[in-house]
Amino acid sequence: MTKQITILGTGAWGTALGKLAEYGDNQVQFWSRRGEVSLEEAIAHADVLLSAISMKGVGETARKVQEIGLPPQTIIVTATKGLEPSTTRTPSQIWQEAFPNHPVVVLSGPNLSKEIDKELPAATIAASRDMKAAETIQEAYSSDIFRVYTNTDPIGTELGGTLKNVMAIASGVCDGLDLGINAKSALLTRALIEIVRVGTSLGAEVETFWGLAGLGDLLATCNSSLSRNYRVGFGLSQHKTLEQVLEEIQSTAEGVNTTNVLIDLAQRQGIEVPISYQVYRLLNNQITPEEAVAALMERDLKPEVITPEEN
Ligand SMILES: NC(=O)C1=CN([C@@H]2O[C@H](COP(=O)(O)OP(=O)(O)OC[C@H]3O[C@@H](n4cnc5c(N)ncnc54)[C@H](O)[C@@H]3O)[C@@H](O)[C@H]2O)C=CC1
Ligand SMILES: O=C(CO)COP(=O)(O)O
Repeated sequence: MTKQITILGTGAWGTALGKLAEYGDNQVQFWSRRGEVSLEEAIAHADVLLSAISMKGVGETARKVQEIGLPPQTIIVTATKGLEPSTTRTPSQIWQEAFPNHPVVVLSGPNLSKEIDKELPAATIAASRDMKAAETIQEAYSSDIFRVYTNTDPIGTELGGTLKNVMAIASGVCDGLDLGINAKSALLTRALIEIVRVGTSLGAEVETFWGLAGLGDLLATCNSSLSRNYRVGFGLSQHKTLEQVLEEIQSTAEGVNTTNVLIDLAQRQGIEVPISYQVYRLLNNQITPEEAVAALMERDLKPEVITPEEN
């Protein structure tokens, strides 16, 4: 059945998600903070409210929508990959707290917007504690170029997409320094284990990270120069400053903010995050890319631990 999908944010991802929604035969209404349509008008008849704004705008936008109010049947979908600095909340937690009586669905997976724009095939996850809502989004968004799977772990799905951005920065450094496939394979494997360790300690289910929203998104972002986070790492490896790299990208690279929030959270909760910590030191000008690699190689020797219980 045709849905009216209102998309908040007309950046790279909001625009691509609008195209995908139209491809799936839905009616699409865009809203952006500098656009001509008011937020009231945009959400008045929304069956689905899909937020594709960058992390820094999520709290403020959720508050604005809350002041206006949502039609009772509206399903909220969040496609943002980040953590709120002041509270460390994920976007779905922000939306769910603002709208406790509405289902919230997380849409996340290996979905580089530039490939979606070219109508190349891709798959993703629609995750919610409300399976009916997740299935509604699955049906609304599925098409012959976009395959949507459901799961019941919104936090894990969201953290997979959020934490891999930190690893994509590390991966860009690895490729930029020409460290080779052995190093890259080791990095991605240990990155996934680190994501699992953080994710499970924040309430995610371990299995989610073996799927599209975890391993899938990690592989996409860590192997593509289309990823802005990867480009941040690559640029730093060439000894550009963070400011120079962000200026070149001219778009959101959530991994920078996520790294800072993650390190604060990991230090407070005593979670071991060796790769993210080196990314943090690099982003904050405390070490060079070469020193970051050396620091990881020189860590204490230990048995290989895979499952979160063993960590
Ligand atoms: N581009 C991609 O390939 C993908 C992006 N994402 C995620 O989607 C989110 C958005 O990414 P992009 O569209 O690529 O970034 P972008 O930089 O192209 O667009 C960001 C959008 O957020 C809006 N925004 C920023 N601050 C705001 C505020 N205070 N209030 C209202 N709106 C505000 C901007 O106006 C713009 O529409 C990020 O969290 C990103 O990680 C997720 C999957 C794929
Ligand atoms: O999340 C993404 C792909 O799934 C997009 O990655 P970047 O934000 O690094 O461009």
